[in-house]
Amino acid sequence: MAGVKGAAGCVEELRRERAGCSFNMEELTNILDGGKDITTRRREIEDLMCGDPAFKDEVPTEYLSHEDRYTTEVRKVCHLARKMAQHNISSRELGITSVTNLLRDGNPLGLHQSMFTNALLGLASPEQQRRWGRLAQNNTIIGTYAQTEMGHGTFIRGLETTATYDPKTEEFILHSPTITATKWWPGGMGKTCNAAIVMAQLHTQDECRGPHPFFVQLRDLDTHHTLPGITLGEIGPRLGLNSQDNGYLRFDHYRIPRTNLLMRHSQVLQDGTYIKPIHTKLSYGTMIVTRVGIAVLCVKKLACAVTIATRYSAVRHQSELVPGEPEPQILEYQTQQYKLLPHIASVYALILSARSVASVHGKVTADISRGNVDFLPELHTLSSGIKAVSAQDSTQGVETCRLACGGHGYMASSRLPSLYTSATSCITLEGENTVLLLQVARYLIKSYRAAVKGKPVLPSVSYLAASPPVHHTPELSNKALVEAFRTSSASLVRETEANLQRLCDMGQNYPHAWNSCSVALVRCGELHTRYYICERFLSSVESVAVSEGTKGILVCLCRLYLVYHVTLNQGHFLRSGTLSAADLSTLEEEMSDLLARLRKQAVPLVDAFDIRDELLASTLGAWDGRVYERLYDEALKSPLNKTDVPKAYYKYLRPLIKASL
Ligand SMILES: CCCCCCCCCCCCCCCCCCCCCC(=O)SCCNC(=O)CCNC(=O)[C@H](O)C(C)(C)COP(=O)(O)OP(=O)(O)OC[C@H]1O[C@@H](n2cnc3c(N)ncnc32)[C@H](O)[C@@H]1OP(=O)(O)O
Ligand SMILES: Cc1cc2nc3c(=O)[nH]c(=O)nc-3n(C[C@H](O)[C@H](O)[C@H](O)COP(=O)(O)OP(=O)(O)OC[C@H]3O[C@@H](n4cnc5c(N)ncnc54)[C@H](O)[C@@H]3O)c2cc1C
Repeated sequence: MAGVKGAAGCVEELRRERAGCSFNMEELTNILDGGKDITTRRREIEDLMCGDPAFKDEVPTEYLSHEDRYTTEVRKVCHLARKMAQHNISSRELGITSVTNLLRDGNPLGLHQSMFTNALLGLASPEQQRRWGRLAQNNTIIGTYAQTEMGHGTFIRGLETTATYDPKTEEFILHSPTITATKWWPGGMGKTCNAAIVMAQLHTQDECRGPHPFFVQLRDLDTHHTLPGITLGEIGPRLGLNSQDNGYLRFDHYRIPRTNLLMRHSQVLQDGTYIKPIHTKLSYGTMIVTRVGIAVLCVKKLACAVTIATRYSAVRHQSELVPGEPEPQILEYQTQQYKLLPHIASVYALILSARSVASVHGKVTADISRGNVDFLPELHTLSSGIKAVSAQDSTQGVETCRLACGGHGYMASSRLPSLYTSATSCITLEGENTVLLLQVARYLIKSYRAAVKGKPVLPSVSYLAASPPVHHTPELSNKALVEAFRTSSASLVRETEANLQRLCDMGQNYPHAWNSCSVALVRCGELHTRYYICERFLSSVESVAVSEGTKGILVCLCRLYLVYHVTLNQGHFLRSGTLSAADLSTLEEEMSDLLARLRKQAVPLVDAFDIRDELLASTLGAWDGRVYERLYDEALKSPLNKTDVPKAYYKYLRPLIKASL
């Protein structure tokens, strides 16, 4: 663990950086993990897994064929699954660690361990959970979540796969009527899984009841052959995550028992009678919890990237800051600090906010089990917003970190390219970001309209109702900046709603007016979510009980986060009149001071993320800072370096060279 390693064994620059640490690193690590006990358990699991040679890669993933990449990751993940069973480690516990970083190129069991398991927990009846839960836990059944089709991912109501109930046999008939009805994308579905939760349009008693989840066995549990009536395969190379065998699936009048409809929220009786759920969107529940999980998952990618880039920036010397003086660490350049430090702050802001949403999720789930769905829209809004903003910020942050490492950041061995391809996938999957931000906006507009009419609105949007008169913020304290976010968000919602109404008054129908305002609506969704994150970050920092040094650094990080996002979004603040041009100049000056102060703590701050070298897997970011030796050693692994003269010379280059002689 970084904090107890001491200074020995690392390059001089890092030793010096660490010697200046002004806070208790362990306290910060505990905050990020969510508590001391969780840190202890995480380290136990990571020690157990990282010490195991079975997870070592003999050849870097990038040199392997598509099939060998897949086979390697399946070997590792099966070993991981066996070790988890042996040591009694649950999927949830695995989620608190970064152990899946040992899989370099995606996790073929990822969907099984997340969405499939969560769908059984959240959508299956207790009887169905007894039937499949244990089999899934033992990995006898390996499942995925098959919702997206070639023709429709975003628009779930547009799914074409049908599940038609046949009361004579008490079965559903699953069918893919068109090419666009082909299920397309589910992780692990191509070759790994033998089952899936399939979302299909439920037809019973001659009526379509909309998309519903079904448990479907896809392969023979003994031979692993695809069952008759089903066509399965892998969809081919992707930008990243190439070992995840994302698959395609088609049904040809494939029959499953009636009791395979997941029946926690809605049921079909033997005679075909349909029993409605208490809320029509309860069958979308698995996506909600996964969105929170993904928010955390992509921040972990950002934490890796910023650890790599910060350590590298302390080791790398380039150019002259003062003519004639030795080349400084690139971390001395203010522009470099601006590239890195706000992303260190982001890790805290996003993790703490995602945790807040996770606790709302816990409460709402308990409410739903008691028949109360009042808070579901709020949870949908929060989880959509946090997923979208976290994916966007993490992806931009990872890319900035890559650029901050110059040429070496472009090397696969830096790990930054693969961190980027996995982070950016989170912008698309589990609800495309724009679409999710529009869902947030939908809720904001609806709540604002209700508030104007004096109707009650839920807590996270009650500020829209209060809508304080626009005034210039007299001071620039943290509280004032959070309030400025709130006021600007309320003001943007008000302005956008007025535009929407104006277009409707001019004769446009509501959907077209909505579309005409949708660029602004996405901004509403984003600004509201940013306000939520700022508010959560500040209140977590204010209430946390830690030593003075740790509190000091957290306050400084929180301040940087607020100032950074206020200056980045300055148009909103100027437009709403919450901040003046003079305020923004003051904040920009303060930003310079904050960067200079935090620069001294940059390396200890990323050390506090406590990411082991095996899990960071980077030539540029290892704890000891031996960047150049590692880069050289990795280059030697290139298969082209096995011979001095490559085969291509004899086949192509030599004839070319000789011909021109
Ligand atoms: C530190 C704490 C940590 C704790 C964390 C905990 C850890 C545990 C987790 C572990 C995981 C780790 C991660 C592992 C990695 C996994 C990898 C995943 C791979 C990716 C898998 C996938 O990629 S899998 C496919 C996902 N594919 C979508 O994501 C489709 C998007 N598309 C839609 O989601 C709908 O299509 C869309 C747009 C809403 C419209 O839906 P629609 O057309 O039916 O609805 P409308 O727009 O007409 O809206 C009508 C009204 O429904 C309301 N409403 C809509 N949705 C609602 C909802 N969910 N709940 C309530 N209300 C909802 C709406 O707000 C309206 O309300 P109102 O009328 O009152 O205004
Ligand atoms: C790596 C990866 C893994 C995945 N894993 C799974 C899985 O395990 N299971 C599964 O079921 N699916 C999975 N998916 C699919 C994923 O959920 C969908 O790709 C995602 O929901 C987006 O849907 P789409 O591809 O149909 O995009 P589209 O909806 O076609 O988006 C294309 C563009 O249209 C825009 N757009 C669409 N609708 C609107 C609108 N209403 N308003 C404004 N703009 C709009 C979008 O913003 C985007 O710019 C995965 C995808 C990826 C990339």
